Amino acid sequence: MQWTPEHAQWAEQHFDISSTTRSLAHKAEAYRGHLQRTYQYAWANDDISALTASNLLKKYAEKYSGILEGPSERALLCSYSESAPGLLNGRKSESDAWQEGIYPMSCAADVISASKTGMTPALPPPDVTASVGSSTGVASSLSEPSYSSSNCGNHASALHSGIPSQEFASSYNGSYLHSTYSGGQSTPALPSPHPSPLHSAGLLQPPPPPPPTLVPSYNTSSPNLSSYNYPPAGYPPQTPVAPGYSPGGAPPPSAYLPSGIAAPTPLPPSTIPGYSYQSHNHAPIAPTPLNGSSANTLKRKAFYMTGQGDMDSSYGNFNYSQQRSAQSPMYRMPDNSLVDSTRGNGFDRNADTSSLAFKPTKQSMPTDQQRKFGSQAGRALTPPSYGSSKGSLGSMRSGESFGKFGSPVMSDHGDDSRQHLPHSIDTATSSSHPAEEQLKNSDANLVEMVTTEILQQTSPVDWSDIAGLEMAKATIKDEVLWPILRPDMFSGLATLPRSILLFGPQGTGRTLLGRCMASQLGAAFLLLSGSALVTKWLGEGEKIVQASFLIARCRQPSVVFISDVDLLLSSQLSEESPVNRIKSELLLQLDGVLSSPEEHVLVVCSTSKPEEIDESLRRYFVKRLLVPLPDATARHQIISQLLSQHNYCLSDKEVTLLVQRTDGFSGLDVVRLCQEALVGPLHGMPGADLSGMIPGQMRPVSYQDFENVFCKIQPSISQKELDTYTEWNKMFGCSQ
Ligand SMILES: Nc1ncnc2c1ncn2[C@@H]1O[C@H](COP(=O)(O)OP(=O)(O)OP(=O)(O)O)[C@@H](O)[C@H]1O
Repeated sequence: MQWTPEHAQWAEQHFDISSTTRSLAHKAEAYRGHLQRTYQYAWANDDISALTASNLLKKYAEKYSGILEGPSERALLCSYSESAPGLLNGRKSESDAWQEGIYPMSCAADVISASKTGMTPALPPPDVTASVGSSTGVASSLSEPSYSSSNCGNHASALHSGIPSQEFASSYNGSYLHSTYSGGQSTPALPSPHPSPLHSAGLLQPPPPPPPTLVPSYNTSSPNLSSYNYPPAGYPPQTPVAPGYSPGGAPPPSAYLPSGIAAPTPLPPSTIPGYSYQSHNHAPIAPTPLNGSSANTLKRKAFYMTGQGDMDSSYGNFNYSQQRSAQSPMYRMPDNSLVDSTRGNGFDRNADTSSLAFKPTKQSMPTDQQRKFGSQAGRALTPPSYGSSKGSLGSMRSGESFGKFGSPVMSDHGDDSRQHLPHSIDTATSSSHPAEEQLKNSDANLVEMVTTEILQQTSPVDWSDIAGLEMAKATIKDEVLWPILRPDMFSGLATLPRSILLFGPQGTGRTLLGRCMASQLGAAFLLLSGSALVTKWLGEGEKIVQASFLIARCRQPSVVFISDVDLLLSSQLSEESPVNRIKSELLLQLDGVLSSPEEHVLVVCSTSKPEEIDESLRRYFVKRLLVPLPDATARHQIISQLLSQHNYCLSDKEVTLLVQRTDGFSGLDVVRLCQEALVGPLHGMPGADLSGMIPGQMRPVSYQDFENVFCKIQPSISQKELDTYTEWNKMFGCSQ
């Protein structure tokens, strides 16, 4: 049935918006109807300008959020019956204050809220404010400087002297665009974190989209984001170990590419003016021309960014205070005729379909629409990542060759790189509906548990957060992430690498790599612990596995990380073992992932005992990657990184000595050693002295502090174990 303005009048007739006796939910409903009529109808008929539409929406947002601020009737506000063409975002589905650090999990939230309220959900809550806390990287654990610079000063620069470039050692200043979307907490007052020059000039061009997350994000000078400033946490890049491979640089002619298919070709640097890989200043608007080494580093980034193509004009920074472009489908209201169409995407019916390739089904349209608004509004609130100022992305819009990139739906989900996920997401999203339905019928408690305990609210992890492991990183980029982002380029591959196995000693950064993959893909990250499944959750392990994958499919793109997978896929399991049920469920899910390449679920399993995995199950892992102990350069990076945040008094020679003495240490061992040593100055101090002391009065950390802890911290991996990995890698690994 076609929607007409008359249809919406019932709300006004039945509800007195100004009434103080009406419930808040009723008022919200009535106001929604009012706005919907006004805005949608007028917009559909071009009766109003973009500015008017913008003002209407803003007005609505203010009023509606005003209503919501009062004690609300949750059930009504969560009512999924209001899933008629989603006009507006900013709805809260919960009366609770928005939480920071929450990944959106639309389906799960629906189920939970529906379960609690007894309502039948038809729509996920439109907006979830997402944010993250501090980095989980090495630096995070020591991010609170306890020691101020004093006589010895901070030797960070000296420490980095042996490192070719500090290009990656940037701070977490900027707005990291997460795989999340937001809107309920939209901040009209916040300036767009990535305004285009035209915006800066006051012109009302559509803002550019955020940058892809396969590369670090960018700085922002927004004072509103100051709370997201992180201490430097990145590692400088190492010399690539893979011949011909240049991490972050231009992709070499890849041996992994099917013959006849060229490696992804970055645009020349000139096409991406203003994009600086690293910028320590906070000036995202000012374009920083590419130069020198950063140009190389940026080539791959440029590739992604150019993929935004027309999307730049469509999915740029949303700001309630900004005037909307008439060209921007983002700001257009869904046409009901499209709603009735199975391919209606809820965007501008006149929009260029080449840039709006995704046309979800009718059912998903309101959600997508709301997500779109939500994601854009939420960007100003999303946590930052590494410094690389985002310049004039608008100038990069011409990437015709990448015009196929940039499914609007991906940006709907609130993360930049999702815009670069290919068109296959059309199918993926469509096929995610059964998963959503399934999720709604799942045990709400279970879903809630998975949402809170398995779905991670992680800080973004950048490649530069991971010291060393260049071979593993290169392989992941080239053989896992690129095929996901550009399946069209890798069409010759028989199997898309949707499941990989990371094996190697404990504490070498496998989980870190998993998080990094999720960050780079802008994906949700679900962390399943094999050991927890076989102990703490043994009785319901298979249900948890099932629910986790269900949520991953609803929340795609997503990365499901399973640690200690050998415990679940062991060949030693007796027939009666309850773990068999978990194993069966996991294999079922892996089968599902491998047989549904159109779905954007990546499974990353991790083990320190690869030899214990049932050999018949190795085939489930398309890629098997050794994650070795950190080499000297990587240990130097870890030590330098940790020391640089403290007041220390070690010469370069002593640091080099530390690097030598930590030979055989895992990354985690090195971190522990440093952490212990860094609190050395506190030891032996009488408690009374400590209470009145300020960090600046502490003596600097010395080599002796490290000396004192060497006797306590030993390498946790034996040579025998290392040999096992080497052997297994030779036989079954993908990297030699
Ligand atoms: N290559 C590395 N670069 C930086 N930090 C590292 C590295 N390897 C390990 N670490 C540090 O060790 C911690 C543990 O790493 P992580 O959890 O990724 O190890 P893992 O290989 O997954 O081991 P496990 O399976 O035992 O958890 C990290 O949080 C980080 O502080």
